[in-house]
Amino acid sequence: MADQTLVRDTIFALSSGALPSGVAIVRLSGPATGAVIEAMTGRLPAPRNARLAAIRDRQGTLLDRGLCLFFPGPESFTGEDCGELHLHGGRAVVSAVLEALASIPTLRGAEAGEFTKRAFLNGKIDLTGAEALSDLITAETEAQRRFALANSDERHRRLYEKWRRQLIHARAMIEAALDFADESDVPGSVADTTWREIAALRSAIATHAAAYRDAEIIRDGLRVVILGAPNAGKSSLLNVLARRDVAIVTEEPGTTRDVLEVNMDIGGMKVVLTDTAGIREAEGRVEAIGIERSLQRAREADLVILLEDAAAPVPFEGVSDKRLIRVGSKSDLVEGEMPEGRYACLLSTKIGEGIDHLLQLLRDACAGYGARAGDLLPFRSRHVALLREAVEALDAALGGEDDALELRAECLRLASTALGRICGEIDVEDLLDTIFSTFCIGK
Ligand SMILES: Nc1nc2c(ncn2[C@@H]2O[C@H](COP(=O)(O)OP(=O)(O)OP(=O)(O)O)[C@@H](O)[C@H]2O)c(=O)[nH]1
Ligand SMILES: [K+]
Ligand SMILES: [Mg+2]
Repeated sequence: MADQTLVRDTIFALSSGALPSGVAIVRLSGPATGAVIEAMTGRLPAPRNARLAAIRDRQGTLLDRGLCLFFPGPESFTGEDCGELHLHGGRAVVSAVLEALASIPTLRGAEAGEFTKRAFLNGKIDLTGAEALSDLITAETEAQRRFALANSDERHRRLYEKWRRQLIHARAMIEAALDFADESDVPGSVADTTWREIAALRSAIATHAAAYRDAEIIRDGLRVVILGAPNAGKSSLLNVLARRDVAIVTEEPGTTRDVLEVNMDIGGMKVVLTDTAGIREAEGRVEAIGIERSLQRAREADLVILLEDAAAPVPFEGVSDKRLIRVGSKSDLVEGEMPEGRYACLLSTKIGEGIDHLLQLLRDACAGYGARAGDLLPFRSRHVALLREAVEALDAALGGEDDALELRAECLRLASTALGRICGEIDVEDLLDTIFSTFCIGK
């Protein structure tokens, strides 16, 4: 989506993190960039070369000494002339420089995501690439980082473009069949082959869309819920795994009333671990609500740790049709023979036994998802919505009557439009504000 003809304001923002910091980077983009750097530092550095310079405001007052860089468009991140000032990361230094920039009439502070938005509008990156950059900035785990980096490589655009080319070809074949419909010597087999190819494409798109759940787990975390009877030791386990006292532990059954979440990094995967209220016949209204919430969380979980006091088991079945790890707690209190066969893992938070084993089981559960971080998956609900739109249009095309070929060809066109919108190749003007406003300022 090239849109280079628009003359835009020159924007600036602090693009590095919280102050004070060792170095702070102020970034500029737009036609006035070169003139501004020249005015503030004396002369323009050679393209893409750092130059140490005194940085001054318009009155000539010295604001800081730092590095300046100039990236002439179109070979820059945004496609426009870009510049950077590397300052000492003090609050007063940065605010003096930002004020000096703001006082220049053609300059204004950038909006959230505006640099990336310009990169998109200038055809430097596609929309999924822009979204992947935003993910890369928020990535906290190794799997999130690898996934975001792989997604910033335009691989989605290549796949969807291939599918669109197939659809365009298929439409041409169908429309040709339409033109020759009167001639009895044109075999129907060309159309048959084409529809078979469309059906195969439809199932490839549907399979790809269905893999979104894996992408969600990589980006938002694997949801693991600890479930069990009151006093099984759920909150104690959460505290040990989180390595801090997040949840209240007492000897009183029914201590935990509400669900409580902690984010963890297990083997490079984000895991959202949830402690819940012990499941029993509730003694009051608050507890009943807590128990209902706990069961709801367990139903939504990717994995349930079903915890049972191994020394005094209260049989509890939990939730059916869930991935379960059956864990026995309070192994330090078990007298006589250990009930090994009953549990995938036996542990004691009191003496620290079995915790490593449980962590290993959790790492195993995560490993499959972590491995998928290299796979090409749709990674936003926006992508899935458009993929589903494409599948629906293809279903309509495939299910159409033989004498409604024109309508069926139109459905093929709708499917390829939906695919084109994912990477922003087709009219996405209405989406841009929503997408880029979630970015941070300076990106
Ligand atoms: N001996 C021993 N006691 C434990 C162990 N884990 C927990 N406890 C004790 O068991 C009691 C209940 O622990 P909690 O962690 O509050 O249990 P819970 O499952 O969260 O309980 P509710 O929130 O009431 O459902 C507390 O007195 C803990 O100190 C353990 O491994 N060994
Ligand atoms: K308790
Ligand atoms: Mg508890």
